[in-house]
Amino acid sequence: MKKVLVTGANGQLGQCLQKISQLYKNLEFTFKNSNDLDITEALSIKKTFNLVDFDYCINCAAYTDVEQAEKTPDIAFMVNAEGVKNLAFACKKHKVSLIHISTDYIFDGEKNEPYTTDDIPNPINEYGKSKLMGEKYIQKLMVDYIIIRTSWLYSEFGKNFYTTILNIAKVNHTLKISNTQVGYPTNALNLAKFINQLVILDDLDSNLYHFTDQVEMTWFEFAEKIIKTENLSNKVIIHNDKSTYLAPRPKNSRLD
Ligand SMILES: NC(=O)C1=CN([C@@H]2O[C@H](COP(=O)(O)OP(=O)(O)OC[C@H]3O[C@@H](n4cnc5c(N)ncnc54)[C@H](OP(=O)(O)O)[C@@H]3O)[C@@H](O)[C@H]2O)C=CC1
Ligand SMILES: Cc1cn([C@H]2C[C@H](O)[C@@H](COP(=O)(O)OP(=O)(O)O[C@H]3O[C@@H](C)C(=O)[C@@H](O)[C@H]3O)O2)c(=O)[nH]c1=O
Repeated sequence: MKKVLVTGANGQLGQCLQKISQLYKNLEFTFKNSNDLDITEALSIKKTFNLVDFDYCINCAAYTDVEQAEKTPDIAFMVNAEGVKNLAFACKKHKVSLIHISTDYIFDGEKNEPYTTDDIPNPINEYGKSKLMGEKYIQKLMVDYIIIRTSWLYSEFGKNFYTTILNIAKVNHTLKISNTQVGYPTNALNLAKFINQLVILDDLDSNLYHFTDQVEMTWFEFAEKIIKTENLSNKVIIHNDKSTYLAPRPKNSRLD
């Protein structure tokens, strides 16, 4: 039986892991939300790691508000970089393997092909910069880890593009969506299953993965697909107004 700690358990990915946890009889999960375990508080981490001898930590805790991160980058860095560093220290000290989630937004999007794990990151917004710093801390401090970069996560849980579009569709017949970015929307449940398979395989060794659903589209096309899937009658039109958004986003978010 492997003991698995999940941080940020009330977020989108954390809830997906909770939803499927019953299917994994050989994994004993401890789910901690941000109130139970704040990764920016060393004491909070210490208490949790002293409680149980975990084999794995799946870090779903993150600051994911891309727009707000431009206004208050210090908070994004506090969680996505310093918080991750705290967690990496604790995992190292307690010999816990860390599975950490990172993002397509660590790339600048200027490449014409999908990004591979050999490509050099160059984030263009504060969220991406803070996530890249988190990756670097783990790589510097740890040996037993996996960093999984993913993109455009969606699910029934929390705030994501899918749920945002459904909310907007309730109040506006016409949705105005940009088509200047291309990426691979990824069902967070698929990522949760992939993570659990890695835990079952139990073969971590400083690895960096890209995990996505590999179907290419723009946000506009994704919005059209959501409206169609939900049998809604809303109209989706292309609208590229960069002035609406603070954070620059990479044009190409495809991860291979
Ligand atoms: N969403 C996406 O499209 C993508 C996400 N990712 C990455 O995947 C991972 C999971 O993302 P997702 O589930 O969508 O994100 P969510 O924002 O849904 O969940 C993040 C969770 O982290 C918690 N959290 C925030 N600060 C802290 C803290 N200091 N200590 C402990 N917990 C904290 C939040 O709690 P609270 O709400 O209480 O603040 C929230 O429950 C993240 O690392 C993210 O960067 C990568 C690519 C795409
Ligand atoms: C809601 C909305 C968004 N958009 C645009 C803005 C932006 O360019 C794009 C996506 O908008 P969002 O703000 O929902 O997505 P954004 O926060 O940029 O999504 C990112 O989240 C972080 C956490 C990640 O790691 C990324 O992989 C990615 O999923 O769609 C519209 O054009 N119209 C709209 O009505």
